[in-house]
Amino acid sequence: MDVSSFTPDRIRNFSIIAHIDHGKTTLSTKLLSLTGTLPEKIYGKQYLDKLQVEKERGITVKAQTCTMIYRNKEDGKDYLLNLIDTPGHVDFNYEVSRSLMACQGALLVVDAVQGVQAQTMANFYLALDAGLEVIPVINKIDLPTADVNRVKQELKDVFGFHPDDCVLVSAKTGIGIKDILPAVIERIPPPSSEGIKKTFKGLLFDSWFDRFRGVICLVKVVDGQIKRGEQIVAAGSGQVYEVFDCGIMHPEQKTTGALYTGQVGYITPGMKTSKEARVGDTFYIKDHPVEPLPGFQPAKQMVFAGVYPVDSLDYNPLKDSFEKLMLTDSSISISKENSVALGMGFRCGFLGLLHMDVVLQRLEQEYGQIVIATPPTVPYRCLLTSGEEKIISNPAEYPTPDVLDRTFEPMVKGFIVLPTEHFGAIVKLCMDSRGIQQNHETLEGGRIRLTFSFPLAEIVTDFYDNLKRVSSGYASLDYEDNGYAESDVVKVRILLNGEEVDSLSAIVHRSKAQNFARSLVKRLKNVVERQMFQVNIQAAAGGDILSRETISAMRKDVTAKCYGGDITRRRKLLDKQKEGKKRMKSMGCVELSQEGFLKLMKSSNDDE
Ligand SMILES: Nc1nc2c(ncn2[C@@H]2O[C@H](COP(=O)(O)OP(=O)(O)OP(=O)(O)O)[C@@H](O)[C@H]2O)c(=O)[nH]1
Repeated sequence: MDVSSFTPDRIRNFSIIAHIDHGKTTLSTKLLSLTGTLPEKIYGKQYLDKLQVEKERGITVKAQTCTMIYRNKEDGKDYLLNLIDTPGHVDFNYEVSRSLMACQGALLVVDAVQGVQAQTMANFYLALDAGLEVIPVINKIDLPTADVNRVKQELKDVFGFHPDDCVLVSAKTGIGIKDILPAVIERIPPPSSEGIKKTFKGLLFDSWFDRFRGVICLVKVVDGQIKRGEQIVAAGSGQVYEVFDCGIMHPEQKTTGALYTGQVGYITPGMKTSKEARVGDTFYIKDHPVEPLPGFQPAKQMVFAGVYPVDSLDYNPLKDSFEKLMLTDSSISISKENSVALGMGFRCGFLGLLHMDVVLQRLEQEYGQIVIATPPTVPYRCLLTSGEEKIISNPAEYPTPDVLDRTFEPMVKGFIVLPTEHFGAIVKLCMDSRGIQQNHETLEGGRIRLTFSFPLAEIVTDFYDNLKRVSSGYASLDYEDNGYAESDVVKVRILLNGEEVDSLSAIVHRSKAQNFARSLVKRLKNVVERQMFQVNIQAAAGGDILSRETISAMRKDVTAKCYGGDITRRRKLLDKQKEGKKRMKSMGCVELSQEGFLKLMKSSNDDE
């Protein structure tokens, strides 16, 4: 395929952004089928959601790019339209912002029933910051409860859109779909043509690993052109690569042998691992260096957890699986970790809880690895009495009180959009989650937007689920990083007969430590098996015992075989048994079996 005739004036690069479930993927799929990019038989299977988890959960995790060729009725010319689907959940904001860097415009999809939600706002501002032209699209107008006028008014009040600028569609039934691409061509500016004559400069904005072709990089050609066989340099590392192939995603890789200014496409540079493909990096032709483009913010891990194989013999297979998975998801971090109860495993960093869930599910579905994950924790900044500072993302490594001066925890600014009737319940939930209210705005249609400052640790546990529960699903949440704040947290340690179970330790705010300890100890009592000796389960913070439970010893009837009579023999046996118990007790340690641990983790999920 030859794409050389598509000069910047006949290219449009745009993204679709929306709150979760407002219909981005359905809309993208519809546009691909309208332009004949998708074979009819694939249509309807949500082609763009490629990962199995995405299909199952109906969420988009990894942004997908696809090129369409569209004949514009207005001027009878063919246009190259690059559509970039983006994920909607707050954990994947990072994917959204990097997709936007390759675009000049965005379709802001808003559900005609739900109206503007927290992520609608967050994504709109991301697009605005990236200098994009935004076209509002009201979707799901086929639903009987759709209220198009109210949503138009909201879009006007919140973002200043003129009601006539809204495109009204049903991505499901296809109503209004044909109006979208003409609006894209007319309203979204073409990429700059200034660099046509310059030497090649490309922005690397996404990459993935292909089993057969190695790393595939998605690039936006900012200046000049790139051809198969040329030698390019990655500005970040200075490493030289050969372009083995290049082309467009239509919808799979379709080779074109060259890419020109303004175009978005793939190149296969023969990189060995996707670590070499640093998102935000600039490519240039060997011996023709250019000023690198401003890079992206690297993905930031907000949630950490220990991940262990259920069978400790599976450590190496799990390691291999992680390595493979990280070829397609470079936003995970892993390091080796050892636990007395669980054996060898990994401490992993994730973008958020949903990301953690998705990774664990992918490990199971794509690699057959069943794992145990410890409760998630956030990274704490600990200032030691020696003046040294440490970031702690594993409770087992939390400094002891004698060397710890102060602890700071990560904070977020949370935005919640909610219907008025749930105001009381939601404010209470926020306060219970140590939130401090900062702002309160009234929106169109009897809704409110609250701004709260929260400790991230509260948000990453069950806040999101609770928010959905108390608002019957009507409230939405978005949050952004808000630095660190000093916090009165303590490490709660779990002791089984005095021995610490490292993987059960947690860092908890002092005000919540008692309840946390009580609930965990109670649950532990249900999963620790009875032993031949008494088991004491304790939760301690510093030197204080916050909670304790006892499991009494199993009493084996050693005298069962002594029928009647000889009382002294009976006594002797019982004494011997007592002796044995004492010995076992002094040997002390009760190991919590992996099975028990699994049960415990499950009971914590059931509690929520
Ligand atoms: N009735 C109706 N349902 C729609 C329409 N568009 C999408 N849906 C449904 O809304 C749900 C969410 O649609 P998706 O396209 O997966 O939403 P999304 O915004 O891509 O979701 P994420 O990728 O997870 O952010 C699905 O059940 C769709 O079938 C529409 O126009 N009308």
